Amino acid sequence: QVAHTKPQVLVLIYSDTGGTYALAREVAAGITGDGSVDATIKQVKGSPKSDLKDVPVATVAELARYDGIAFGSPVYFGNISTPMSEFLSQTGDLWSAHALEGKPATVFMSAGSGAGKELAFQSFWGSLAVHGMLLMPNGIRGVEGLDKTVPQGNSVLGASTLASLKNVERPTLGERQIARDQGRAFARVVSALRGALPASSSEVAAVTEVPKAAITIREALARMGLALPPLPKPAGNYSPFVRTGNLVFINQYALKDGKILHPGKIGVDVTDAQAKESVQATMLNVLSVLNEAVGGDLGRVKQAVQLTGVFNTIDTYADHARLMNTASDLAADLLGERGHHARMTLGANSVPGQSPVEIQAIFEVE
Ligand SMILES: Cc1cc2nc3c(=O)[nH]c(=O)nc-3n(C[C@H](O)[C@H](O)[C@H](O)COP(=O)(O)O)c2cc1C
Repeated sequence: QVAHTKPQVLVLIYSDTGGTYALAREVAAGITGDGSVDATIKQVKGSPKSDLKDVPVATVAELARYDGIAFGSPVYFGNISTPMSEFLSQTGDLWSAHALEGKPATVFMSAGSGAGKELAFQSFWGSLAVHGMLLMPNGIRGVEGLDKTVPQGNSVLGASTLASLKNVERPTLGERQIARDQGRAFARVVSALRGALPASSSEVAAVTEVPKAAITIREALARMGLALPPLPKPAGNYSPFVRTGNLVFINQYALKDGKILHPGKIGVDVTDAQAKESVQATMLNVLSVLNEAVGGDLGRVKQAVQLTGVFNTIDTYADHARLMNTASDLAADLLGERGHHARMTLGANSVPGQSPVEIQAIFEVE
């Protein structure tokens, strides 16, 4: 994984009728205006609407990778819109991993009449404060340039538009300008704070290039927005790992919170998305055992040597390699160059406990 040279900002939106998206484009243009910061607009869920259908959908985990996040949502009943709220309610793992703590955030919103819009901003700020994010308000930035003859959506907490007041085109020129100014100011905050923040996951690889980097497996995963699961207990007369010489041998399956995650046959009882989740859970179990083998010290892991993925599939299944990439990507994200490994995948008629996947891993350690 290559570390980005420019700070990366995610402009994360929900938009139904396009008002928030119109503001997002202005915010993104403000962020990228002087060329020193990159901005990517993503949505919290896919939309079939023509202007939104090509806007990519963000995953919860990727939030941890950015140097700052600008959040945009419609106002729904003086609050955050339901889809944005639902997305935020899935960020529990990021929260317990402290993954967004100290990261700059800013908020913009599209309102109809503007009823309750400051309440909605406050509610948004409240959720982001619980994550420990550093919130950037607008104050009265840019208000001098507003046309005072029409109602304007600006708020001291962030840019806004009054989408249902159609006496003029919305967002108005002034509302757009304030959104752009907000983006420009946010880029400066993100740039200034970048070095002062915990490394984003894109930088974890670089950090971990240094042998014996003083970072634990738990911390490195937390920076990627992932929690290290508890050490899985053996289900029979064997050890969770054996070390011989400098090699550690580990075998795990998709046990999560004491039971198999998505038991069954891939493509029959288990969907593609569920299978990927199971691979992720299995690889996290592998890392939990590895953590035990190296006393938690990521610097002692010299190389991921080999991963073998056994998948619970029907005879004609052929997509093992793509599923296994979830495990391989995790190894590469965690260990950088040292995460590149040899690999084998195969299908099996049955796997213990109906786990959709079992992974064998061999690591070289100090
Ligand atoms: C369920 C619902 C509740 C809403 N509540 C409010 C509200 O409390 N105050 C307001 O000004 N607009 C409200 N609106 C209007 C939206 O905020 C407005 O249409 C906004 O521009 C939509 O943004 P979008 O174009 O990005 O989807 C509501 C809309 C919906 C669908």
